[in-house]
Amino acid sequence: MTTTSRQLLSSCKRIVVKVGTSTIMYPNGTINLQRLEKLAFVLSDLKNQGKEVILVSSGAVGVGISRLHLSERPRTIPEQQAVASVGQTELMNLYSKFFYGYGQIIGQVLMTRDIVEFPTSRLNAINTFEQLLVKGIIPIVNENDTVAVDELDHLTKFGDNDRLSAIVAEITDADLLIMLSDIDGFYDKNPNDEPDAVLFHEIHTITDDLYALAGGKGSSYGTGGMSTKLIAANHILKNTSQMVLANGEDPTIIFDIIDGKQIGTLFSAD
Ligand SMILES: Nc1ncnc2c1ncn2[C@@H]1O[C@H](COP(=O)(O)OP(=O)(O)O)[C@@H](O)[C@H]1O
Ligand SMILES: N[C@@H](CCC(=O)OP(=O)(O)O)C(=O)O
Repeated sequence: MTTTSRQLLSSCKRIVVKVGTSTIMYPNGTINLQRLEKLAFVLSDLKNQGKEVILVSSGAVGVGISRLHLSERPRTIPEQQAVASVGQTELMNLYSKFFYGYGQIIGQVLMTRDIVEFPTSRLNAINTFEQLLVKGIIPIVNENDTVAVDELDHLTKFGDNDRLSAIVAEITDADLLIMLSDIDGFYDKNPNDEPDAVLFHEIHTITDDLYALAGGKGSSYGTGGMSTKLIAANHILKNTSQMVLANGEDPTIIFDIIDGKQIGTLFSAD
C-alpha cells in the first residue's frame, strides 16, 4: 500500500492554524466562546502530543465591534483601527484564559508586512517565534491593525490573515498550515450561492482557472474570501509545504485532519 499525502500529515511536527473571524464570531456579532474554548483545547492537546503549534487568529475588528456594542463595522480606517485595538486586547484576554485552563502559556505576535520585507526585522521575527516555541509557548499572531494602513504607500499591510498565515508558515518553516473557515473547503463555485458546487479534495497547483472559481467573502466581518485563501495556498506550495482548508465549525476537526482523514481541501505538491 502506498502512503498518501493525507497519511503523511500525521508526521507533521510544526503546525500553523489560522482561524477567520467567521469561525470565532456568531453571525449576530457576538463572540463564539464555545468555539474559542474548543480551539484552545485542541491546540493544547496537540502541544501535549509533542507538536509545535502557532495560531493565527483574526477577530480584532469583529470582537472590538462586539465589545463596543457597535451596530456595524465603522467606515473610516482610524475608527476601524481603534476598534481593532480594543478587540485585540479582548481577544487575547479570552485566549489567555482558555489556554491557561489547559495549562498553556501564550505569546502575542503582531505583524506588519514590512517586518518580513526587511532582512533584519524578518530575522527578529523568526528568532522570536523560535524562542517562543523552544520555551513551549503558543504564539498567537494577528496583523498589527493599528499601524498597518492600506492607504499609506509604506508596504505595511498584509491585507488579510490568509496571506499572513502563509507567511508565518514560511518564516517558521512549518510542515502544515490548517486554515479554518466557515466552509468545508474549496469548491468549483461558491456553495452558498450554488448548492450543486463540488468540493475539491486535493489541489496540486494553483492555476488561473482556479482563481476564476474563487468568490468573495462569506460574512460581514471577514476579508478576502476564497481568492486570498488560494493566494495563501500558492505561497505554501511554492515553499514546498502543505495546507488544508476546512470548516472550523468544530475545531476538533483538526485532530481528524492530522489523522489523515479526507477532510476539506488539501493543497500539496503531490
Ligand atoms: N469557490 C468557493 N469555494 C468555497 N467558498 C467560496 C468560494 N467562493 C467564495 N466562497 C466564499 O468564501 C467564504 C469564506 O471566506 P471568508 O468569508 O473570507 O472567511 P474567513 O472569515 O474564514 O476568512 C465562504 O463562506 C464562501 O461564501
Ligand atoms: N486583522 C484583522 C483580520 C481581518 C481578516 O483577515 O479577517 P478574516 O478574513 O476573517 O481572516 C482582524 O483581526 O480583525
